[in-house]
Amino acid sequence: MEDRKSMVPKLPTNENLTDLIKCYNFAAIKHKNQRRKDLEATPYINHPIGVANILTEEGGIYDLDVIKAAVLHDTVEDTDTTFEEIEENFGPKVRSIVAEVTDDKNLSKMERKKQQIEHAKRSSFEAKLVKLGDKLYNLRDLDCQTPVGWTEERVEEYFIWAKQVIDQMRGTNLALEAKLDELFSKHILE
Ligand SMILES: Nc1nc2c(ncn2[C@@H]2O[C@H](COP(=O)(O)OP(=O)(O)O)[C@@H](OP(=O)(O)OP(=O)(O)O)[C@H]2O)c(=O)[nH]1
Repeated sequence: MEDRKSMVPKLPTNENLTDLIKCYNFAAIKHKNQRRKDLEATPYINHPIGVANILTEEGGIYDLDVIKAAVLHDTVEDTDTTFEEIEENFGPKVRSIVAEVTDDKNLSKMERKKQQIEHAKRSSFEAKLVKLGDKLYNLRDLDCQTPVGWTEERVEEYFIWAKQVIDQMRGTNLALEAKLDELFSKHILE
């Protein structure tokens, strides 16, 4: 598949800048009581903002719907946000990307992990970009620090599983995939 990194940047109009800030504000309010699992208990919002930053800075992705979906990608999975709310505020395209990257929390953890691998291949191009950014962010976190309560074995299993997800999406964004591969070769012994 062709690398579609060279998407043409759109000029920031007042309207789309306002929309983007609204999106960051929405996610910040929704995640306001959540923390990451690191020792410093970093505010959770650092994660979705960091994922959006990876997409623009490292992936060369300027599709506003993809960036908004990245900012919102954990709101339905991890807060009281509904898909209807996402659509009302940010439109059907953003809703559908967020839906594609949202795990079904009614399933067991093992089933959810299995589904991510299965869903990855048939996801839209836009959802794959969000997934690449999400995994790159989480793996970088794991590369720097073991989350509170995790064993080394759990970290290793996460790397192996994340590679299985990413392997379903090869050819989506070569720059992000190369960075993921560096982490995989550091942590997964052949
Ligand atoms: N590496 C890391 N992850 C943290 C940290 N704090 C929270 N997380 C979140 O933990 C999830 C990964 O942990 P798991 O044990 O696989 O999943 P679980 O939350 O279902 O138990 C990721 O959620 P997710 O967004 O659903 O991602 P994914 O499981 O789909 O990759 C990640 O965003 C942290 O400090 N470091």
